[in-house]
Amino acid sequence: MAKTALIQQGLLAFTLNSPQNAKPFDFELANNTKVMLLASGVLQFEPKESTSSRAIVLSAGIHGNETAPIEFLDRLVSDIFALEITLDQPLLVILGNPPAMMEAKRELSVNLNRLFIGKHKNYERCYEVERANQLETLLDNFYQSYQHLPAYHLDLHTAIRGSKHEKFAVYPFTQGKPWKKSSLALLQSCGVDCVLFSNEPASTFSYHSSAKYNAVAFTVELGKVHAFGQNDLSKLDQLVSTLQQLLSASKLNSLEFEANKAILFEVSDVVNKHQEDFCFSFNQSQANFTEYQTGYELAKEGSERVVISNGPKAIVFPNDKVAIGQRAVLLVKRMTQSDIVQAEKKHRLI
Ligand SMILES: O=C(O)CCC(=O)N[C@@H](CCC(=O)O)C(=O)O
Ligand SMILES: [Zn+2]
Repeated sequence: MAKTALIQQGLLAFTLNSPQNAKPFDFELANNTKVMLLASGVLQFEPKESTSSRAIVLSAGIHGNETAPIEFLDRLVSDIFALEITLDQPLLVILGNPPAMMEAKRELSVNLNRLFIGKHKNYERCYEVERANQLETLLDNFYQSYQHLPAYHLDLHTAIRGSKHEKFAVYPFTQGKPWKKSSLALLQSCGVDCVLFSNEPASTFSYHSSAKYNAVAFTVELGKVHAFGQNDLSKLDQLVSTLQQLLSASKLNSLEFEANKAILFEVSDVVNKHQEDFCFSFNQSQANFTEYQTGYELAKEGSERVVISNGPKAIVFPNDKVAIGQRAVLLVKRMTQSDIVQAEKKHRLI
């Protein structure tokens, strides 16, 4: 029976047995929580008592080879099945790209995390295009059925290379709305002190939730990519305890933003690749947040040069192998403590 197989195997193994076109089914746990398998790798939980105060989405493996967050969500789901985690809030769990997980690849044909807010409509049909369409529909249905509740979405990833700040989050572009200290406090409680404030719209999963549903939504980077079974999940203990609070407590009052611990960056430049010969001047194994000074020639493409201005600036997610038209690197500028105070004074950070 599908229910027994799901509970015994766990979400990850069950999903990988049928990475596409799983048949939907539902059942109830002993504590009356309703569990619904909506599609391969997509599980919705509905607690019986309707004292909910937020609707939560947790996703991982939007890039298939990002195994630590996938294993983390797999364990979280097993703990919910075993009634070890109390669930008082509706929850949607998404394992994003199961066929790419099977091949230990970041993508099969295109980068799934560039296809949201409807961008998949501009691409030729392939697995990721269909999956983006399906995930948008399931996410939209979930948020719409809980539209009276504040929405939360943590899209969990791991980075290709090492990083001077092991865990960090991308705060989606807010379209002029202030950044929230309560959101930064939530991240700090998860063990994520380093945050990048985006400077423009994107077609990522977290931006979709933020822009369309005003969700407290982030892309969260939890360390470096490793193979399945090679991750030290004890590094995510703070994330576990904060998620337990998010999934159960009605109020999150205990979370406080600690400005002196925060490592905040503003994205100053999004450098896109326009030509096949785009290449960086530095070695791509450079850690995320490596800084370069004004005047440094970062990359070249045809006869054009990308040179650092108003430095120093740090690099994040450099990748010259991306498809033409996509982001090759983010340049970020560290906010000083006095920048943070100014942002508070000007109500950019509230
Ligand atoms: O390590 C890398 O170069 C990529 C890690 C990754 O997948 N990052 C996300 C960030 C999404 C965002 O900007 O919100 C991505 O590139 O999709
Ligand atoms: Zn990723």
